[in-house]
Amino acid sequence: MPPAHKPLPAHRQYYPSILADRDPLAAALQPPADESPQQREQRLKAEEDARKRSENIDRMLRHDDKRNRRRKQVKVLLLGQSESGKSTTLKQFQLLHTPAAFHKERIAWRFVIYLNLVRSIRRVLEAIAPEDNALPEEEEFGDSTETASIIISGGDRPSSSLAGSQPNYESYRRRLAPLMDLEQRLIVVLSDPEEEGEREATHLPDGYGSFAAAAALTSLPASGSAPHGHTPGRPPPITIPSSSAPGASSSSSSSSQPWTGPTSPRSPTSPAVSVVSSTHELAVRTGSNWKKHFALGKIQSPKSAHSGELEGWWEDPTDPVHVLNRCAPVMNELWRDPKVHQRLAERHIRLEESSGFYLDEIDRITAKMYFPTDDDVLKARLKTTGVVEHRFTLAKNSEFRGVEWVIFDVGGARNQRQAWAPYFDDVNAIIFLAPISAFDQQLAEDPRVNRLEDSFQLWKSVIESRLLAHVNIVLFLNKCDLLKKKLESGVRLAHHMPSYNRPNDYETVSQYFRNRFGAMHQSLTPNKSRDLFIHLTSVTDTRKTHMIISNVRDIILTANLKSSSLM
Ligand SMILES: Nc1nc2c(ncn2[C@@H]2O[C@H](COP(=O)(O)OP(=O)(O)OP(=O)(O)O)[C@@H](O)[C@H]2O)c(=O)[nH]1
Ligand SMILES: [Mg+2]
Repeated sequence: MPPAHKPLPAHRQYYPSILADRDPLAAALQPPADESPQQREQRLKAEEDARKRSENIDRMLRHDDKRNRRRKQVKVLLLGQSESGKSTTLKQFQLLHTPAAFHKERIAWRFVIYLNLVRSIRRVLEAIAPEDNALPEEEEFGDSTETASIIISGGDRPSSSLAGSQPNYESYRRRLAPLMDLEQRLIVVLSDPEEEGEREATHLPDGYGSFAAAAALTSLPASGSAPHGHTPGRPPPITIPSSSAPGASSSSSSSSQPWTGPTSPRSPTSPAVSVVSSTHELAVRTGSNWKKHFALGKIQSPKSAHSGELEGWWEDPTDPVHVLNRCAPVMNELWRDPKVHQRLAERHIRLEESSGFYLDEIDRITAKMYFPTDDDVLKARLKTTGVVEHRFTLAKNSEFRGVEWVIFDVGGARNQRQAWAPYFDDVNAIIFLAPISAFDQQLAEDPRVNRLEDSFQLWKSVIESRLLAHVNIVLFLNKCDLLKKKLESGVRLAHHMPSYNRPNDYETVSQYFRNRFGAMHQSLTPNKSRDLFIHLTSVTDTRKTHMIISNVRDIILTANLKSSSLM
């Protein structure tokens, strides 16, 4: 009979009897029945050490596993100034890799497209408004947004010379007034009622409703506030940072602010700066579920059994399509009026280059059963604020099957750029977009700065960065379609870039830009072995863009995955 105080056999403390009975390994590992207290203590210590070693190994395995998973993920950052085409490039990636999701979302863009159209109409009205007809702010149609889309390449507004050939502004204004109410309604519709703090997914903050802002756009700041050499009334000249002198600063101090830090506050006393602000543009907030909300919540019409998409909105008498549809004849009349075009030409305003340009397709867009096409969605303009993330996994038939591709689309406006830096740490590649058609345009955030100049400065910051020295870089010289049209219409690059003394045709100019951006990289990068991939792009052109992004994607994946021998 065993003594009453005999402790439970040690192995019972570690192996459930059922396991010890059935599992030969467990049975073999049982301590001897006659184990002494000293032996037991040693054994327990050995077991404790083994447990710690095992936990360490587990931790290392988990870490390796994480690292492996990380390696199979490629992160790409889209960078570039506002309106350079980043979100459009992201949409092209979505269209190429997740077409079903892209198509499902098309309907959600309908209101954005309507809003883009209404704003284009408003810009035409603003452009044809006689100077002495300018109304007080509250009676007007709002500020002129998307300033960067309006090209003002010289001079003041024409005045008496147009007498007799003026378009009938008052008549157009009166007949198109319902559109201006609609604009407000669309903004409300696109706002997100679920997010109380910031109610608007799209917004026209300070200055909205100010026609004076539009007037201010055509009158640049007084010479005292302009960079040297800048003639008021004309976009500032472009200065390319010298590729032979790394670190040389630009002649335009206003565009050389650091890109990794917060935007320097601008002087509140500068009227041109405070009035002409990027915040006047239609924007979408990161994380806003406006698409979902719009698609599911705003339309009460029945779902089409056939397509599964929402249809039948035209049966709702409050749907914006009705106002648009009724105003379509007047919109067409306005856009086809030769006097209007004369006026736009005299003011050097090329609306056809504007973001979200739909004026040539008024009938189609305002049709009651209008359903946005892929191209419509690609053209739709919604400014990005914050950072938008999109993921897709490469298909089974791809050489890189299973690899997750993560793209970050950032806001490119100056007050958005401080959000870029946190993404530099573990990004594998950057696609940098520089809209080279913008050589005669001003930055919306600061009309003293030429847009191409701003792109050069941003580009310089990216390629010089030591933090990004080992990141693959792809450069899209974008908006080539617009560059071609602009040069063909007689706009001269030399007029805006005095150092340019070559022919003004598209081939020569685009090649020149390619060389300049390339030379800057070659001389300024801290990583001389880095290959730079440059593409002349028009990212709204789906066929060509898909070819380019497939190619770019494979280059980036090869560089990042094959080298890590995980594929
Ligand atoms: N014609 C033409 N339009 C373009 C091209 N690329 C972009 N766009 C248009 O330009 C506008 C601005 O493009 P976005 O992609 O929204 O610009 P972004 O860089 O995302 O701008 P932010 O969000 O403000 O940083 C959109 O209406 C696009 O459809 C192009 O190559 N050609
Ligand atoms: Mg964007």
